[in-house]
Amino acid sequence: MRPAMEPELDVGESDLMQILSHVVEEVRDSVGQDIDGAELLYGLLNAPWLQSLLKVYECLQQYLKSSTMPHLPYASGLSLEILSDLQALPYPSQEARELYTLLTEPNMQALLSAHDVVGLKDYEPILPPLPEDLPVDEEAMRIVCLVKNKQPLGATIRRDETTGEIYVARVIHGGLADRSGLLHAGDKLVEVNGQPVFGLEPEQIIQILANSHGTVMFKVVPITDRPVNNQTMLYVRTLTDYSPQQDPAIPCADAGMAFRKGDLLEIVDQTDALWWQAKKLPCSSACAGLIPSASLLKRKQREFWWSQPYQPHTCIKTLSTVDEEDDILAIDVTFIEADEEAFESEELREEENEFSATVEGIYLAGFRRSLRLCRRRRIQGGVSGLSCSLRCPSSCYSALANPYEEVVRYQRPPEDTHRLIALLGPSGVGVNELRRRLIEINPKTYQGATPHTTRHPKSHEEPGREYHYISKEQFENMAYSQRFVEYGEHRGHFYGTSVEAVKDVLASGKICIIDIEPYAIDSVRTHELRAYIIYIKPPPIEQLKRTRVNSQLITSYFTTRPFRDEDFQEIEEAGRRMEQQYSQFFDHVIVNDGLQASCVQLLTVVRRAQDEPQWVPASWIRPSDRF
Ligand SMILES: Nc1ncnc2c1ncn2[C@@H]1O[C@H](COP(=O)(O)OP(=O)(O)OP(=O)(O)O)[C@@H](O)[C@H]1O
Repeated sequence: MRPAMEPELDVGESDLMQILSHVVEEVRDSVGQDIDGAELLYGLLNAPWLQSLLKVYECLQQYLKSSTMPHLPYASGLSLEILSDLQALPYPSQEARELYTLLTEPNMQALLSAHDVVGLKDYEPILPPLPEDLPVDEEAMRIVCLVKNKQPLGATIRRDETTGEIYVARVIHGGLADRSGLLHAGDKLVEVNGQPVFGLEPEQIIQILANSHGTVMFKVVPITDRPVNNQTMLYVRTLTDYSPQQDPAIPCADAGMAFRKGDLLEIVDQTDALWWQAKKLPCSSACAGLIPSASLLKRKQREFWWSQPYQPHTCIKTLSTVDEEDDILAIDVTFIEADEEAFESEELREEENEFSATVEGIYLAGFRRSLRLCRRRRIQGGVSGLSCSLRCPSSCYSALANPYEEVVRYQRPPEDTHRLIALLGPSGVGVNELRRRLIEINPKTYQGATPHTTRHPKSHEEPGREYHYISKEQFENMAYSQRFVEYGEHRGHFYGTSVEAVKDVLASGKICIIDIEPYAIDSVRTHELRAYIIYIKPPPIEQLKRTRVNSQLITSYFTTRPFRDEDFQEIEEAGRRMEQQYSQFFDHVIVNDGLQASCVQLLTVVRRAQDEPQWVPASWIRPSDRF
């Protein structure tokens, strides 16, 4: 029996392109499964230069295989040597004599001599020597034929207004022209389908192209010094919306790519200072689109901002039964003071009954009523005049900030602390309900941060359990040194969640889960806390009403009360405004419809945020880098 043979991989003989396409298929599957590094490999394997190189390699292999080489370099000489050896034999055999007769026959000798002539001849074409007096400005033309196949050519053209020459302005990555590898930005266009283009308007040339079907032939003078593209890959999160159709400045709206804030883009070309080329992630199309560069988009935003009529700063109002807040402000101060004690005992009762809980002997911190209420009336102007622009990431202030945020794929190493989980949503949507339920499921894994306050501890409270109790001066110092994630004032006392309190939970190995107001986004999206932000979105209003029939809303007074129609409207509107302004920072959105389903979703997302690779700001990983 013949032993089983391993098929030998002879790269020269086998179809390399076929092997490559198998590999590309496999890597594509890996990209689908979100395997780390697969995208990079996929991009590399699909690179046009690699494909072209392999084609050249295959052609050379083919050529080597089929080239005819003589078996012997000099057959007549060998036959003479054999004749002489045969003659030297003292007793030649019958076969030796027959061979001698055969080799001495004139036909055989002529045949061997013909073999030598043919075999030794050099059949390579003889190229004429280069003329020495070639004019230096001689232009080498290139004929490029592309088969259109209903897809756009993926190149834009421009006219040099002084010379009237037409040039390829840019070649879109992954487009037809780019994949051909034959057209490059800077090539001078001489003819399209045999028609000279000199002096034509770009629109006329586009018309010629639009009318041509099948093969399009270009005659071009290639650019002599093609810039080498040695850019590294860049990934960004967009912090603004963009529509090429509404941008009169874009060189070609059809080649443009629209994006919404929060989209992830791979920037594939930054050679042009004004217009970059990018693909949206996850990659759905092989072809890139034009987007404004960071500096151009910043300029556009600035122009737009200045063109807007002046509006006083409007931070998102959270649901707090606003009419009631107005009422509170109208209430006589003496009434408030007289009421303070009653409030405190009322507050105590409510906090104990409703907002504080102990599960498995662990106190659930960060759910106290005062803390929650103070955030609704957060300090406009800060503890002692900290300006809103310092703390507001996406309102008027950040309209002038970077439109793109550089991001990298980040997988938390198991030995690192967990990422902070920050929940955000319009007041009343159920942020605290979901947070509390998650912690109650497993208080040994999830925990809130213990807040700070300037009020005095009550008899039943333990420092560091309900609150960290500090003086007003200490509180102000911490606020000035930006050591609070967020803070506010309620009935003359300050309350806040500090960075240290969050870090303490993370350092204990637990997953810290807090709820924040939108203005605190900047203070948690840091290298220190690496927050994963989950937006709790209200369901459509009818669904809100249906699901909250038996639910109670915390009011700014001492009690809770059932939801009213205007509450639902306010939740919906506040939610819409929040999304409009901050959606670019949301890592995940949960629609809080059914409580049970939302809870399960929250649990899954929180786990995924810790264990699976995520896109995070590059500055978290390389803190010194500034995009
Ligand atoms: N999916 C839901 N279905 C029914 N009731 C819900 C749901 N989610 C939350 N609730 C109820 O709605 C009320 C308000 O929720 P919660 O106190 O969590 O609001 P919140 O978003 O934290 O607002 P605030 O920050 O103003 O306290 C609570 O009574 C809660 O039990």
